[in-house]
Amino acid sequence: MQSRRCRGSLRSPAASRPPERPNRPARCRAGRAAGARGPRPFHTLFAGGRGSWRVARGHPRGGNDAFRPALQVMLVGDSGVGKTCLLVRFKDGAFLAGSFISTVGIDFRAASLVSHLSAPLQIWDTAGQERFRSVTHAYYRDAHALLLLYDVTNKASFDNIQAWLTEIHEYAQQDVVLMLLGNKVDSTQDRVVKREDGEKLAKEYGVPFMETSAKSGLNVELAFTAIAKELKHRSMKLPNEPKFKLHDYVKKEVRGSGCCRS
Ligand SMILES: Nc1nc2c(ncn2[C@@H]2O[C@H](COP(=O)(O)OP(=O)(O)OP(=O)(O)O)[C@@H](O)[C@H]2O)c(=O)[nH]1
Ligand SMILES: [Mg+2]
Repeated sequence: MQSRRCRGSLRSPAASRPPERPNRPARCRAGRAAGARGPRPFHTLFAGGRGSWRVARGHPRGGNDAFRPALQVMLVGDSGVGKTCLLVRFKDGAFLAGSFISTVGIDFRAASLVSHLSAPLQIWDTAGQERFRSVTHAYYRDAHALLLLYDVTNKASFDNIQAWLTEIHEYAQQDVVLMLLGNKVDSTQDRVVKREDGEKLAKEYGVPFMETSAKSGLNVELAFTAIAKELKHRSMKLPNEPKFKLHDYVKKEVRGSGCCRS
């Protein structure tokens, strides 16, 4: 954190990327180069089978459970949609109002333990500005989950979601967990993107969706918890446990909170 508003830092991917995960699956791009054409259907992002990874149990040298590779989550979306604020809200429980300081490059913000998860979450806050896109691309492949944000008060950020999804198809792993978030719902006066529009788009692409507010904290914890639960269930692969369904969980929890009916 470099300033009051947690400014990001431009780092070389090689220098700042965490160590490679063991048994990291083949990159999506490699798979696509082998014959796939055009965007793949988004439901395959949740297949969880092909190339799925596992959280190592115990220390690789046979020790106890102290060592667990981190689960990497990336925040992506246009500049100004509230990625940094969402992360600060999740991590510190605060909304730092003030002048907007755009993230530069990519910033590693938190190695946070989600209570439901026995592995740490590493959260990468990316710059939404176009000029940093190549930096972001270098990190996609290591992400286990992506939170894709738009701003409900900014139509262009919503219209750009399709372009973000195309980019995710191109650079992220095939089974990456993805969730769409419509942020800034506290700004009811300025809202230009209806909740139904967000729901429709998410349904079209088969991704879970919720509206959030980094300012009020609405659904922020839920978004990260849902992602963490999905990653945990994938990694544990417990045959006797019922399969975790991220879509259903999100729907149930959002409905339960009674938060998002406008
Ligand atoms: N009302 C309201 N404002 C928000 C919310 N989240 C962020 N903002 C404001 O939106 C502006 C941009 O927020 P950031 O979190 O810095 O945006 P970002 O997506 O990280 O932007 P880049 O780093 O450029 O990619 C700031 O002025 C925030 O105060 C929210 O939930 N509600
Ligand atoms: Mg930012």
